[in-house]
Amino acid sequence: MAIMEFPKDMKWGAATAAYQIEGAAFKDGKGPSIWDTFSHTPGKVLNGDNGDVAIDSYHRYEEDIQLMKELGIDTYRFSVSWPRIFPTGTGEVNEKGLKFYHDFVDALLANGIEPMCTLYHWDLPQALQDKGGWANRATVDAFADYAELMFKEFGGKVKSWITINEPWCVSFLSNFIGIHAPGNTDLQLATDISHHVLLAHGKAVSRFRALNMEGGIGYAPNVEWLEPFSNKQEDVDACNRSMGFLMDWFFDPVFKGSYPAFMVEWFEQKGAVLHIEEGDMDIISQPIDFLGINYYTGGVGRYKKDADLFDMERIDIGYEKTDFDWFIYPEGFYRVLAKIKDKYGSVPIYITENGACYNDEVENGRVRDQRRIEYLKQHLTSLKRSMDYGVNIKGYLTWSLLDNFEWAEGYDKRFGIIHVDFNTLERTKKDSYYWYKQTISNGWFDMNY
Ligand SMILES: N=NNCCOCCOc1ccc(-c2cn(C[C@@H]3NC[C@@H](O)[C@H]3O)nn2)cc1
Repeated sequence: MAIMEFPKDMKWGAATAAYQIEGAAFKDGKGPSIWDTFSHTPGKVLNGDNGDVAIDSYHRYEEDIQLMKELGIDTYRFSVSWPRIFPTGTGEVNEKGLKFYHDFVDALLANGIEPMCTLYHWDLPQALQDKGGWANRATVDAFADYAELMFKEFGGKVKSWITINEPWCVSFLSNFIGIHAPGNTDLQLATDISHHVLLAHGKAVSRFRALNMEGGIGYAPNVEWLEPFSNKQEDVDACNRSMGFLMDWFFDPVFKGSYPAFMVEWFEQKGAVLHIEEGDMDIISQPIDFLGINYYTGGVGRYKKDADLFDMERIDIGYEKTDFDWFIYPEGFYRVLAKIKDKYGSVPIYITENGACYNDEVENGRVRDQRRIEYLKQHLTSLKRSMDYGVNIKGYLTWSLLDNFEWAEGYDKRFGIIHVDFNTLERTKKDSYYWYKQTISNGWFDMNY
């Protein structure tokens, strides 16, 4: 027996996001988001998929909450669609949008489930994008106003707030690499956006503090671990630059009040500079109550001139891959969490996303997703290792509760512990749902079973 046991007070949960599950994309007063625009632009999303209906959680959330209740989770992480609250991003509030989230949060609470609310999970109101989007500093203040309204509306009900999900995806994946909305490919633009998104985080935290709110607030960067192919300094430096892209660039400003010099210099060599205004770093670096961490994958890297923006190439050394073609690298989960503790201290951490894409289908009423169970066992074991290392883990939320719209991959990539038939919208609990339920109930699992 290799029992992995977790603290009795650790929170267990699952996560989703508005554009990926709600549907009702043009219903009840909701304004268009950049993902409505992007997914309706030919060639941007696999198979021409979009979130018009998604898995219709807008109308089916009561059924979904019953599935959460049976699962036994303490916490459910969801996101609010900004354009469902402010159809044009600012100005007049859509009362039907507020009512939807009040009814939803009330149903969670009535079923003993704590809501963890992400304010921004990528669905920027298109009206703001039309005025420059995150490249326009006015969007920062619009976000702060939206956040303040949500705090005032839901303060008594929601006690865990996440400002920005995966700021790297919002800035560099979406505006330099270009595979997510709005699909720009400009490093300077993406660099400016990365600063504005962090500033938006900071301004929302300031509004939260000014209201003397109950509960806590944080943000949820995505991280990965890249192990150098050798101990040659060029390999080590290349991996540090690549990890610095996702991590140090978005952690140092919040925890140290400045951008990592080695990355600033690298970006300057590539022609991208930061435009920091007086007071920005003070706003960004004010204390947060918890840190969300999203981890999926990692791998091995080595120096290769011009292989990518950081002169780093990823080496396939035979690690098994998920159906998203991502390496399965649980050791990296432990390594990155240990690095966060060593470099940034003991801020309370919730794992706000961890999970795997496996496209197992329903056969005779059952979904045999043993590969997902193995992924979860391996990564929860790494999480336990990090806790024994002293990392201040407060909770684990798997991505995702339900199969959903996986951005540029559309409905081709399944991350849920609950299968969704994307035609009938029927939900089917996968084997991993039952395994996770038992693990939550026990507070432990047997690595060998
Ligand atoms: N580092 N440099 N890379 C250079 C090459 O990049 C190409 C990489 O493209 C990517 C990178 C990352 C992702 C991704 C997806 N999810 C899963 C979602 N998380 C939030 C939630 O909504 C989930 O759906 N997390 N991450 C997708 C595509």
